[in-house]
Amino acid sequence: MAFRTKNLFEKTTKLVRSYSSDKIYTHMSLTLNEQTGIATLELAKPPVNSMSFGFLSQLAAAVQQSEADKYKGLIITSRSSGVFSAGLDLKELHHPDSDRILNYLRRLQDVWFQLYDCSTPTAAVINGHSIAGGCLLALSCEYRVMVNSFKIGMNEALVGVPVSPMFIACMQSVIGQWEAEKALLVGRLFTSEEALGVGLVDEVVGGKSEGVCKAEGYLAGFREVSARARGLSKRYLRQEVVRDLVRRREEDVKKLVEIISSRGVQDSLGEHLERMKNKK
Ligand SMILES: CC/C=C\CC/C=C/CC(=O)SCCNC(=O)CCNC(=O)[C@H](O)C(C)(C)COP(=O)(O)OP(=O)(O)OC[C@H]1O[C@@H](n2cnc3c(N)ncnc32)[C@H](O)[C@@H]1OP(=O)(O)O
Repeated sequence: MAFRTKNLFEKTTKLVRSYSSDKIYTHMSLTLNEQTGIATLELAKPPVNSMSFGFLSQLAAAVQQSEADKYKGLIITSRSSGVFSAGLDLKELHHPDSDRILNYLRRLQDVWFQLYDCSTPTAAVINGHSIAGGCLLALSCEYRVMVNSFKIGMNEALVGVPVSPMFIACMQSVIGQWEAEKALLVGRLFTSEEALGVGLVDEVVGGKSEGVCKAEGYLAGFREVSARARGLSKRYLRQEVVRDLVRRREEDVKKLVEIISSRGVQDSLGEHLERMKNKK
């Protein structure tokens, strides 16, 4: 998959590369527009922005940075023109080392809590396929604009892994119990237009730049609003989901490790990886 290499940064933007003295973003770039105070996090881990351990760590750092530096908004999008994110890195799940998978899933939980619960206004510009963990990432934002003719959804049922409570809660909170149940139990992937129909995304657009404009419009809507009051209201609105998942997080992660490590799930993951290899 070809990633565009042209310079994406305008004069008014600043590429925020360092998030601590010894680390830089290698799987994404965080760019602040100093005029608007809105930052764009562009996922850039070819070919499909799969969420490896390192990817999740950088995502966590970028979200932390957006809160610490009090950005007026954070837009998450992809540098690829065909894939927003293919979700969790299937290689992390297949034949996992027991300590690594435990830490990997804990890291995923941490990132999700950070993004879902962050006070910064967030929007996703889904400019490519957005599968499973990729869909979770988009759903954790407040507002979603999707470019037409792509697919979004949680396909765990087809991969042979259970949909974890965190993914379910997020899907339910956006499209409601019945639609979530119908979709998740069969691993349905929605086209952009179908996603708009069930409320999985808020708008469908013809291209990425149009999507970014829409996202900026959503974020600009908070210019006159107290950031502190807004941030607290968002936390209150989301606290029930967060509290429940925080309470059960260790129990959930241990259960998932047990399930993922089981023979049946490992066989299904192996078959899924094989299918992907053979599709070419
Ligand atoms: C708290 C706990 C939680 C969870 C427990 C378990 C939860 C799991 C949720 C997940 O996120 S599981 C991941 C599910 N994702 C998928 O099944 C996506 C599979 N990928 C695709 O459908 C397609 O790749 C695509 C539609 C995203 C893009 O299609 P296309 O542009 O045609 O690219 P290719 O299919 O040719 O793929 C290129 C390259 O990338 C590899 N790859 C694709 N997806 C993944 C992935 N998720 N992880 C790792 N690697 C992936 C694919 O194998 C190809 O590799 P090559 O070496 O053959 O080039």
